[in-house]
Formats: sequence, C-alpha cells, structure tokens
Amino acid sequence: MLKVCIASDHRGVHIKGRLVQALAAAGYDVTDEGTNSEGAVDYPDYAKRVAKKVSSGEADRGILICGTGIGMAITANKFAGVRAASCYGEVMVEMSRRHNDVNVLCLPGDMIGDRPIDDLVLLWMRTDFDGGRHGNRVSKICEIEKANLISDETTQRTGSQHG
Ligand SMILES: O=C(CO)[C@H](O)[C@H](O)[C@H](O)COP(=O)(O)O
Repeated sequence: MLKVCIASDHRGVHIKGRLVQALAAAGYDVTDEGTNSEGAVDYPDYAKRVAKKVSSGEADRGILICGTGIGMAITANKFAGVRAASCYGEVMVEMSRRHNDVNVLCLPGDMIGDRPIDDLVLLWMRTDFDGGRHGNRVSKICEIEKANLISDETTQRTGSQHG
C-alpha cells in the first residue's frame, strides 16, 4: 500500500484531520507531519517535511494544504524528484496524475472551506500515470532538474532576492 505523508499550515489544518482519517480508512499508510493547531506557522517549514520524505523515497506521495496551495507547491518543487502542483477540482487532480505524474498534491484550504474533499484526494491517490508520450515529457523535466543541480554546484549560486 502506498505511503502518504501530509502536512498543512494554519490555513489548511481544518481539512488535514479529516483527510488523514479518510486516507487511513482507505488503507493508505499515512504520516501526519503537522501543523496541529490554528496558530500561524510558515508554510515552507511544513512543505519541507513532506517534500524531503517524497524526495528520499520514504513516502510515495505527499499532500500539502495552505491557503492557496501555491506556496506549498513552490517550496516542494525545490526538492529533487518532487513534482508538486496546486490543484482543485476533479479534472486538474486527475490530470496531474495521468499526464504529469504529480507526487505531491497541494490543496487550497481557503477555497475548500468545509466542503468534503475526501473523494477528490482518494481519486488522486488511485489514479495512475499514463506513461507513453507523457513519460517522455516527465523524463525531460527530470533531465532539466538534473542539469540545474549540476549547474548550481558549478556556479555556486548563493543568496536570495528576498528578505
Ligand atoms: O502559501 C500560501 C500562499 O501561497 C498560503 O496561502 C499561506 O497559507 C498564506 O500565505 C498564509 O498567510 P497568512 O496571512 O499568514 O495566514
């Protein structure tokens, strides 16, 4: 059974609990990486916990929830082998698996509110990658990632434009 790791910031914590229960009830091996209160936290800290596990192979899939899913996706995509996308709605969720082999689903807590999304997340969990021409394209993403890692090492780029 797939291992799935889940985390949220304060804008997604109201959804995380019920998703943990739904995933466990469906037989997935779920690890909850927090946050566990509504106190404000920084989404990169939680995206990192999940993305590290997916990147290392400790988890097969990750699920992250913040206000929009965008900050979580930006952070998770910094980790090798992670393909994270902010998706909401059946088509986006299904296509993220079938065409992009997305392994970290990022959800917009602000847009979900109290609506049940268990079915949407379970759809994402059970949808397989189509492979074929999509496999060639995802391989190109992996090649770009590999080349960028090497060029980062050689150019020793450091620093940030923010903060
Ligand atoms: O990461 C986000 C945006 O991409 C999330 O929406 C965060 O949850 C949001 O930025 C947190 O903002 P807050 O005003 O500190 O609650």
